[in-house]
Amino acid sequence: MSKPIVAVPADIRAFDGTDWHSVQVQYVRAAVKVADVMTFIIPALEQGNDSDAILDRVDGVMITGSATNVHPSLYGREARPEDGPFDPARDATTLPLIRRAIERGIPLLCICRGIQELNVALGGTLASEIQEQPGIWDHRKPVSPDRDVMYSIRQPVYVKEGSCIARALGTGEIQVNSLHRQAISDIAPRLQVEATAEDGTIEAVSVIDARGYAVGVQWHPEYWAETDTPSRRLFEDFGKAVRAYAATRAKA
Ligand SMILES: N[C@@H](CCC(=O)NCCCC(=O)O)C(=O)O
Repeated sequence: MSKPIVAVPADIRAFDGTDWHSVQVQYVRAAVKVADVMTFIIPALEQGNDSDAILDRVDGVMITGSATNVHPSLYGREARPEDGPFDPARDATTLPLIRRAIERGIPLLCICRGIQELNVALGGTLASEIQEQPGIWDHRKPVSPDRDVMYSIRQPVYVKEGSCIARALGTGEIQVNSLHRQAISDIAPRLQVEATAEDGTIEAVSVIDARGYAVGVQWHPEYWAETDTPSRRLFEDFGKAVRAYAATRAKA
């Protein structure tokens, strides 16, 4: 069987005086080296992406993190300047793709911004600047020019017994990194909490009664996927789900 393919929607990033469809290398590296899949980067388009045309051709979907925020209008809120930066083309690409992948039972792994998109796509809301709420830890990325410091593993999260990710990670405490200022506020009806931080922040979810693997994590398992055991196990589990789906698709 040929190597399965995972769709990875891009961000719109501006540099060198123009806009680019871009995905950070760490996501592709983790998918290729640990999940053992190929990745197809999907352009971020406000119009023109056909979710089924994409999903007919892949065996999984990975929604990456990004420094931009889901536009508040997508979860019924007014957008304030401080809620940005925004990436409407990414939102327009990922939210329908997430919903359709879940409907079709195509394996789905959503990371950081991705878990926030998963929640919004299924009807939930987000809280911004969570570190300003009483009792909430500062989950923002450490200020450093060194990306290894930004993505340093420094926060305990607690994996719930019987959760989907417990199959790969076991239950109880694991140590993760943290680079976010938003988090799930009202959890979507079809999502269940899989892990939380000590301050109660939702750190992982899965889709209730999903036809396939459908998980979101607020941390960044991709960054240390080759060396950190929980990170590696999560990507290995995602790769296993993608290969199982690819096998059924090949039979069909
Ligand atoms: N913008 C959202 C999502 C956070 C996220 O995906 N962080 C990754 C940051 C990557 C980088 O800055 O290089 C939030 O802040 O909650």
